[in-house]
Amino acid sequence: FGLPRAPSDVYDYIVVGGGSAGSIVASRLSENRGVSVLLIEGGPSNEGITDAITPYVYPRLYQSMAYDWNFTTVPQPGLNGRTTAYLRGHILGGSSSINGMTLNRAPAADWDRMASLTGDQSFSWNNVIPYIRKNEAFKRPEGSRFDNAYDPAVHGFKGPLCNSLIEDDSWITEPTLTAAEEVGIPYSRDVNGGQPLGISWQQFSVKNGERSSAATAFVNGQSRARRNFRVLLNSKVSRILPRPRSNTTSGPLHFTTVEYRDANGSIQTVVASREIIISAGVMATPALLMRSGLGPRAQLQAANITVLLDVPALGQYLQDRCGLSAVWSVNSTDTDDQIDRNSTYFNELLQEWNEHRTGRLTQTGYRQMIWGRVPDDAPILSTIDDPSSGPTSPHYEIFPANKWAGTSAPPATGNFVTMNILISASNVHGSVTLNASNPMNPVINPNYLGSDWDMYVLRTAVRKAAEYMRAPAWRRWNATPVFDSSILDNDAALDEWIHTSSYGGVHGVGTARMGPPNSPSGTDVVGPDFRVKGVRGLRIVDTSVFPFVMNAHMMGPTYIMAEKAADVIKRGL
Ligand SMILES: Cc1cc2nc3c(=O)[nH]c(=O)nc-3n(C[C@H](O)[C@H](O)[C@H](O)COP(=O)(O)OP(=O)(O)OC[C@H]3O[C@@H](n4cnc5c(N)ncnc54)[C@H](O)[C@@H]3O)c2cc1C
Repeated sequence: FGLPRAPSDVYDYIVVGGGSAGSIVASRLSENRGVSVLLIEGGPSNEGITDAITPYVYPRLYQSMAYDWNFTTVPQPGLNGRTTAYLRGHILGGSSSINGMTLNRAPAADWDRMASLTGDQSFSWNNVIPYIRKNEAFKRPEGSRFDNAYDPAVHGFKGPLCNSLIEDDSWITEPTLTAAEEVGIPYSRDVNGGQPLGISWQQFSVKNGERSSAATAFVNGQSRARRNFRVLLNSKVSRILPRPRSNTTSGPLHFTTVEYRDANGSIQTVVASREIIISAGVMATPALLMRSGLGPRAQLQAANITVLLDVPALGQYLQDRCGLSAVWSVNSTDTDDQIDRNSTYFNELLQEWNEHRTGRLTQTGYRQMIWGRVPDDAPILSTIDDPSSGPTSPHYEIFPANKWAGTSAPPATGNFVTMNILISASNVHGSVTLNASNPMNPVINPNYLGSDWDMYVLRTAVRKAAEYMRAPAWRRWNATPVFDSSILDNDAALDEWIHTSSYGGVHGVGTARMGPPNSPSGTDVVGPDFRVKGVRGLRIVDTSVFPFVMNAHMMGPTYIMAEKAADVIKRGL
């Protein structure tokens, strides 16, 4: 990766996976010039990849073979038996290099719940705020018209990762905000202030018209500057190996060696003298550990893998968010549909972006977001435990797009607004298991829409979105549903539409979940120090450690977690 020096076989720390979490952990550890750090990434560099730099075109990266791991779920009963792609970045920066750039931190209540579930108050909202500030360079929008669109008091301004609003005068902002007021959705001044319920401006990891990712902020450039930090690209880790033991050795296994297939296809090994940190993401992390002999005993034995440690919780407790896109036609002629269908116009915008990093390609089509809850008196809440973190924590999310963002191909004419409607507090768990015939490609079962609660929330959210789109502010734009709106009055018909049109989420967590230090054996995988329980020399830092899916797009919470983990490791905790 641009380094002239020869690779060494021994590093103090080896970080597996240069994604959202791994890039931060490796970079932060290498701030100590007295230690050597190797970051091993399975995908290619992010540098020079236009689709990973230009915000508007990010969906082109999805399932691009080169930049996605091309995972697929097993058939999902909740999606009427359909399978769905499970997108994960295969590129330096990981999913932060291909994702939609929405930057959320999750509500304060979710972090406080994290502290309570792990028995460690250092995960509480008040205690993670220093990591947020350390991570973030919030860009104040120009002009007083944005003064109420964010709260400067809750932001950091000197960190590596840029966070910004879309500073344009799009027609859609006025009806989006006014309609909320008209139907009683409260205004939340800053989605990242700890209380996101209501409507607020979205914040994005975009810097001067370009994507700001874990790679651009923490690795590009820095690995060249620091002689103690090396990055290996296009290198897929196949296994981690413990130090060999004699018959008289006792105590836990000590993992020291990382085995990977290099860019030329040869198997190589490197040794970590201090620790190996696994940051391969919610799917690849459990798969890697299972290939290495850690995981549920029966699963490993069925795949003829020698069991080094029975870890029943590994790969279990996968939790994600899912939902659907509902589209309305509008009579504005200034939607982004014209960018998608008029190549001459697109090329003009691309030229502007190439020359000045300005214009419509610096945004993603989204501007505001709504976080809501089912009504407090909803009958279902008397029959199940509310899976959210309490009354200030949402159940669903709705975010409007200034274009056709449905799952089917856009029509050749017309202008559209899409409501993306997602469950945010689910009570369903799925799993990731080993695929004996293709161990690099795990069996993914998110169990989408697997409970009455999930269906209730999505029904409620779809109806809320429809009520919102009937508000006077949208009527002025002649907003008209392009789906059969009579289904809104009929639970069975609405459920059928939900089952046939919902898609999987991209916010999976929980496959190596964190628990308290002294939890009952087998209930979790890592402790609050990120160490894999029952072995030495091994930590996990990525979305797989979250015990529940937060009310957020998960990149932001992952950044916070990675900053905290780096601090914990540096302090030798
Ligand atoms: C299409 C898409 C859109 C999304 N949109 C948003 C959004 O707008 N906002 C938001 O907050 N969140 C979004 N998310 C979710 C968010 O990006 C992820 O939750 C988060 O980035 C995951 O971070 P991670 O570090 O756990 O994993 P990743 O960032 O996926 O990193 C894992 C890294 O490990 C590497 N790796 C895996 N296996 C191996 C191996 N065997 N050897 C070496 N390297 C390996 C991968 O290539 C990757 O670089 C989106 C995700 C996707 C995929």
